[in-house]
Amino acid sequence: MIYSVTLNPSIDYVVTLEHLQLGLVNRLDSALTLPGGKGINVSRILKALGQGSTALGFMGGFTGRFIEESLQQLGLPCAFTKVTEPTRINVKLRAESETELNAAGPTISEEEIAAFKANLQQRLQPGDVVVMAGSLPNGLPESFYRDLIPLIHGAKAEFVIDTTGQALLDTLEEHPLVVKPNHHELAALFGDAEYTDLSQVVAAGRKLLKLGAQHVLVSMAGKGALLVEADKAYHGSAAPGQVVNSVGAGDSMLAGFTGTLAETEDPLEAFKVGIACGSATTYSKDLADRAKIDEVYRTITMEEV
Ligand SMILES: Nc1ncnc2c1ncn2[C@@H]1O[C@H](COP(=O)(O)OP(=O)(O)O)[C@@H](O)[C@H]1O
Ligand SMILES: O=P(O)(O)OC[C@H]1O[C@](O)(COP(=O)(O)O)[C@@H](O)[C@@H]1O
Repeated sequence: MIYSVTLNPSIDYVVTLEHLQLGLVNRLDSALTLPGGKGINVSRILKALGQGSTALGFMGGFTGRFIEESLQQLGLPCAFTKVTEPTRINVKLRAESETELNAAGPTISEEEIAAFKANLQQRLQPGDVVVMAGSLPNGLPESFYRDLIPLIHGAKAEFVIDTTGQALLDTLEEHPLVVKPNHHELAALFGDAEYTDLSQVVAAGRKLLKLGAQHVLVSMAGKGALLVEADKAYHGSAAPGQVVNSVGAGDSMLAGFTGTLAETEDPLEAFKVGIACGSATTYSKDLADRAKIDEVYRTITMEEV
């Protein structure tokens, strides 16, 4: 079983307008209200791929109820830990450029943290994969993901992590199955300026392998993605399409890669499906559906770099 962990889920309020004028009243062309948060997005894409998963994390208030109802309608199993404060709303502005306003989220109490850990512990079985993704809400220490690893390994399960900075570095010696920074996050991780060349991205990706990651994917938005292995590296991308909404593209890629790797143990095939999911979401209003993923999959090109 794959478990997605979204400690700080969100309603994603995706609004579209032609020109954003700061300091004035703006009228929207369209508005979409979606269940969001990185782990939840991973579970939704796994579902589209026909793979089961259960979504875990913290959920509270009217916003949390909306997310849970939406996931129920999608037939997505979830077992969230209830919290007193409401789950956040993140605003995704699509105008001349994409702007994201991500809220800090609720404050989680000690009791709620204990309830979450107990829930995870009693579910995990050997061979399970726990995908931990996204920011931490208030009340959780920076080390929270790192602190969950003994619990996961104690159950003979593995973990995948999508977070940034020191919180990511701190987990590497515990051998995450997959890490997927984007190229900006990767450069920041090592205190480097933006990478201008693929060889720099590959070199930084190899550092993550050396530090302990089992599989390293680096996403580069419209420039595709890299799969970095100890002695080889591959660049892959989908045929260009109309970019509709790139929110969740990274989560989609992580879901496609992790789900396919768990099923086939073939990193190259997993990479191809990951790219298909990422780009298919970018070419869709909401996260991609199976038809779009299959269509984009057929356009993928990969080369060794
Ligand atoms: N504009 C785009 N056109 C085509 N594919 C895209 C585009 N943006 C993202 N993707 C695909 O989705 C993947 C993840 O997107 P990216 O924006 O890099 O992740 P993140 O959201 O984590 O920053 C990319 O590696 C790429 O394969
Ligand atoms: O937990 P964070 O880092 O604030 O991110 C949460 C946001 O990221 C998303 O999961 C989208 O992530 P990606 O675009 O990186 O795939 C949104 O659904 C959500 O609003």
